[in-house]
Amino acid sequence: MTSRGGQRNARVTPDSKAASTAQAVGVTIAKENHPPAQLRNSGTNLQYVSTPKHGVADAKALAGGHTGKIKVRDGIVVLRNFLDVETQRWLAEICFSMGDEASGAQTGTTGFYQLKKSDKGNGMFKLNMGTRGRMIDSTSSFPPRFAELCVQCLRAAQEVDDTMPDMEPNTNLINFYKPDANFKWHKDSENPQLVKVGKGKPVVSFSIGLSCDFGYKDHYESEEHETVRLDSGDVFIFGGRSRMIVHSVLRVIPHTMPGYMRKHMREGRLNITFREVDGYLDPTQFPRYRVTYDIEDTGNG
Ligand SMILES: O=C(O)CCC(=O)C(=O)O
Ligand SMILES: [Fe+2]
Repeated sequence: MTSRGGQRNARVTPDSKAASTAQAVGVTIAKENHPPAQLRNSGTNLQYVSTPKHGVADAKALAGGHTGKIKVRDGIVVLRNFLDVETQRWLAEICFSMGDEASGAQTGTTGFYQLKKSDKGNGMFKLNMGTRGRMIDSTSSFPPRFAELCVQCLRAAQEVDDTMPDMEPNTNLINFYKPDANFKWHKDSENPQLVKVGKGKPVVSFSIGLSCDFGYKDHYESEEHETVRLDSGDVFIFGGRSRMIVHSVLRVIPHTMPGYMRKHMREGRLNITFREVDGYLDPTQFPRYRVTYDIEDTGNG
């Protein structure tokens, strides 16, 4: 398959062009009239709803002056403010340039959007997962710096968590959430067998734009969960014994766009995840390839 990364790289456009592309697919670019951005949380921003055995110590470890590489427990690391401003802007630019394509048989491409059922040839599009747009493609379809950033984050995570397994990303899944959107409880279950023996290759997940509350727990049936606030520039990594956590984006929090991103992305939250999916991935399957989920409630899965 032709590397779309190359073509797409060439198509990275300034905001004005992005705006006109967005209009062409029937979406609105956020107006620049938001309240002042909420500054990054300082100090403890892992909020433990429950106090699991590892919770208290980790919450303390977060208190002011921490390096920003936080081991939450074996197999879960949060890298606070790890992606610098230029990197966040660049990632957003590429993702929106790629994501402005509509997914589906009608267009033969993938992106955050799909044609509305009611479309009568007017090109009316909506986010393909309701309040969230999802785009999946092979890592090699993106500029090589995507994979390099992923590996850099993984190495940083391994510095603080020696149980974190290695991985080489081959699949990028990008979510674009509207403000207030959520993503229901689910597991990313590409290879449960490997997870059982503690070899779960990590998922590396970047947050850009609006903040969110990310929840996780070990079992669907648990009534308690932990909540991690993820802000723009944070990276959340889960692998090894934590690879099969049940997790959810509980809520994307409106009005938390950092000032430096306002003119660089549409109002919402961009989440870029990297995975190594085991086995041979037939590139000709793209864009039809889908990561499989165990979804408890398929409402917004
Ligand atoms: O948006 C996020 O932080 C998580 C996304 C997610 O869980 C997924 O795509 O499987
Ligand atoms: Fe997930």
